[in-house]
Amino acid sequence: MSSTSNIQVATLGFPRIGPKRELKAALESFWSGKSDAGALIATARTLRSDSWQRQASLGADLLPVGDFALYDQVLDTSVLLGVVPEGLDAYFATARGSRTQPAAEMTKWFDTNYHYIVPELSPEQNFALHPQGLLDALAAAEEAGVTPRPVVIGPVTYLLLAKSHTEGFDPIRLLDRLIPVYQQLFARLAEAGAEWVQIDEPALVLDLSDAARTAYRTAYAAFADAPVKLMLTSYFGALGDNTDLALSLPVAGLHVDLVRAPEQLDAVLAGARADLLLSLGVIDGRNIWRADLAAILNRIEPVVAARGSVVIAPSCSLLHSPIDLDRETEFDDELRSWLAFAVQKISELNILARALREGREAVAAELDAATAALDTRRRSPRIDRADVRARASDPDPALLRRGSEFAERQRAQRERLKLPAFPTTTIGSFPQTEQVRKARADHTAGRIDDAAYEQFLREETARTVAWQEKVGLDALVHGEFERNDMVQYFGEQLDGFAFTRHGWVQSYGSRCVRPPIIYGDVARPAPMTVEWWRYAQSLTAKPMKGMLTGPVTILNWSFVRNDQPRQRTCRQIAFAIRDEVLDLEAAGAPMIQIDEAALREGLPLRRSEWDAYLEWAVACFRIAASGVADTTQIHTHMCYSEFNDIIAAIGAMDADVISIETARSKMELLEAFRSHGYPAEIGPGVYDIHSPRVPAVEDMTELLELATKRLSPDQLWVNPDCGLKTRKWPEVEPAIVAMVEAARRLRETVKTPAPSNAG
Ligand SMILES: CN1c2c(nc(N)[nH]c2=O)NC[C@@H]1CNc1ccc(C(=O)N[C@@H](CCC(=O)N[C@@H](CCC(=O)N[C@@H](CCC(=O)O)C(=O)O)C(=O)O)C(=O)O)cc1
Ligand SMILES: N[C@@H](CCS)C(=O)O
Ligand SMILES: [Zn+2]
Repeated sequence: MSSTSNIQVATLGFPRIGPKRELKAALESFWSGKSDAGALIATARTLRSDSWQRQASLGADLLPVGDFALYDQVLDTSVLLGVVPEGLDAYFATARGSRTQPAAEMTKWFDTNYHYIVPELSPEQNFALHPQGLLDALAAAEEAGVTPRPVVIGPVTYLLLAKSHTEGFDPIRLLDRLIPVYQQLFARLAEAGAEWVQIDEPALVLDLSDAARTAYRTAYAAFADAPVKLMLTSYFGALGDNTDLALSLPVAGLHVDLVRAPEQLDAVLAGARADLLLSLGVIDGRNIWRADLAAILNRIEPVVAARGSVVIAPSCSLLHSPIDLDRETEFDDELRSWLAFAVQKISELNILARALREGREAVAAELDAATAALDTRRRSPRIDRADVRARASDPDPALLRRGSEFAERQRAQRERLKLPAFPTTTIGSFPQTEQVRKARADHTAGRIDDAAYEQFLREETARTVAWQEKVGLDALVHGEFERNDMVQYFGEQLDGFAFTRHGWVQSYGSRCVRPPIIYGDVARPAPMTVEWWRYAQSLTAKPMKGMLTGPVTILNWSFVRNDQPRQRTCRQIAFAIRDEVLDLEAAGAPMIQIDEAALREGLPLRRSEWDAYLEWAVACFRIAASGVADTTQIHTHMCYSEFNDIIAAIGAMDADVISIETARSKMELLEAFRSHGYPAEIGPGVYDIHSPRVPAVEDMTELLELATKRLSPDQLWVNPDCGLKTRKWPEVEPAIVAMVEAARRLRETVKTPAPSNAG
């Protein structure tokens, strides 16, 4: 390449949880009072500095500073801008709630499985810069000897992600008050030695209103004289119709996601000012496949030749990747050769950078190895299952339909189940206590044998079933004690999946998941949940729900193969779940819940792509659910259910009962069900399980009364927002007792029109 070219590697952000989830341990220890703030901060600083050193040693030139949040980077931005007071108490009270304060709303970060704390802004909101945290981080990075590039969330994305409880007030109107705070911030960062600032504006890949577009122009015009260079950073998709807007902004650099949207490179090149530094997001920050380095070079060598300097980077922050493939000692060599986690992705960027700086010959062996791995993956017999492909390729439309319409099924189910009005239930999991996790870890490590582990799980299940009966719940669950996670558990039992031992990815706060890796055609070699259901039902005469994770959720919360369309993989999973549903029914399950917690999250960021997604996602759910008789009640569950816009698709899933998250948003969501004339039964969550706060009976009756104003009382179920796995028994017990009491009071005060509902 040209000797005048300047190639730099940036990472945009790195996982902060730590290679051994050290941050999780430190946070949970602090929250439980076992250690103090000093210990937490010390652990966080060590992790942050180790992470910089590691990224630098792998070849990253520009190190992110400010991405290392203790809980969430959006919450950090709220502190930076004076929306949330400084200090750990206020920080964690906002994130998690406290005795005196409910937790702030939490929702999905774009279409990822990461959750951010939603800034809540009133029309009177004032902002004030509190840069100390960021300046301290910058000083620490300089001390660590790396080249820091502070990362901040840009003002427009911040305001677009915020919400206001004042009806009709759009937080974007606060922009004028926010601009000076960012200007002060840039000045402080420049004073502290920063040359570049990475300003994350992922909202640039969304459909933007005119107000948002104007906001971009106004804000970035005001930043034109900033004493730092701004790397305007878009990710998670194409700039699309915002390309001209983004290119018109007076910034020094622009980062584009060329993994999700490789096609946008041409338009960006065509419109980019000669002096705009392009940052090319060429390595997938959100999936774990080893990259096709030669193909990437084919694409970007001409860019370097034409423009001289570029930054190369992952498509988005590496926050969404597991940290280090080398820790997965149980993978076979072939599978390992197909993969790259965060650490390996930085090495890939380094190989690309060396090829661009010194020519491909300098890294010939590395490029050959990448190509060879790709070839073995393409040709591997282990990814191909002809029987699976044949079954899932073109399903008979009859497989997608229940035998009767909802009204008829409802009659049949009411007759069979004889539930009271406002039936009470829970979403599935009960606390995954330390003992439960320890028993599983002991079993995995061989410290206890299969029989001892199984006996332990049976006792937990039996105790939980008895407790549910005692407190008067109507539809029971077995508690999910045998499951490490609602997706991983199924991934471990399905063919075509691999799972990691250490591949943790932060989901929210200290909570992590280990997404399974779907590398091949998916099949179910044997029933997965039937024996646990059978055992749990044997303990009670009340209906026991079969409990499954749905195909779309398994897909969205896994690392999905990138060699075929997602919907094809999803359909294969749907057939596997269908077989499980039918086996549960054959075993006698009167209710089967198929969780589709991630259906909404998988919605494409652009509306123009919604219909296509919803069509195949709903079809996959229906493949999974539709094989059963009218008398078998199909439940589904969705948390973080921002689905006002997709309510028709929710209806089209044709579930008999849906439980949804509504507690934090005060039943707002039910308006969509009401106005759409949603016919089936609904359990709007009355207890926010993401907060340790125990709700009072009155909190829940208030929510239920709001619900009865929007829905017909005979449609309503009473349940928490989501599963109880993250809670502790001392929180769950009073909360569920209060919830059952709230339902009892409702039965006294509200008449249900359906006589068949009385049992
Ligand atoms: C409902 N949600 C889920 C999402 N995504 C999923 N894939 N799953 C979900 O449930 N997305 C949206 C929300 C996010 N919510 C949550 C809620 C709770 C968690 C959570 O609790 N995560 C746990 C890890 C769960 C797990 O896999 N546990 C395993 C492993 C336990 C473990 O840590 N083992 C240690 C060894 C321990 C020892 O030796 O003592 C180890 O492997 O190192 C299990 O139970 O077996 C968490 O701890 O963060 C996540 C998302
Ligand atoms: N059945 C699962 C759903 C979580 S979204 C649970 O209860 O944990
Ligand atoms: Zn849930």
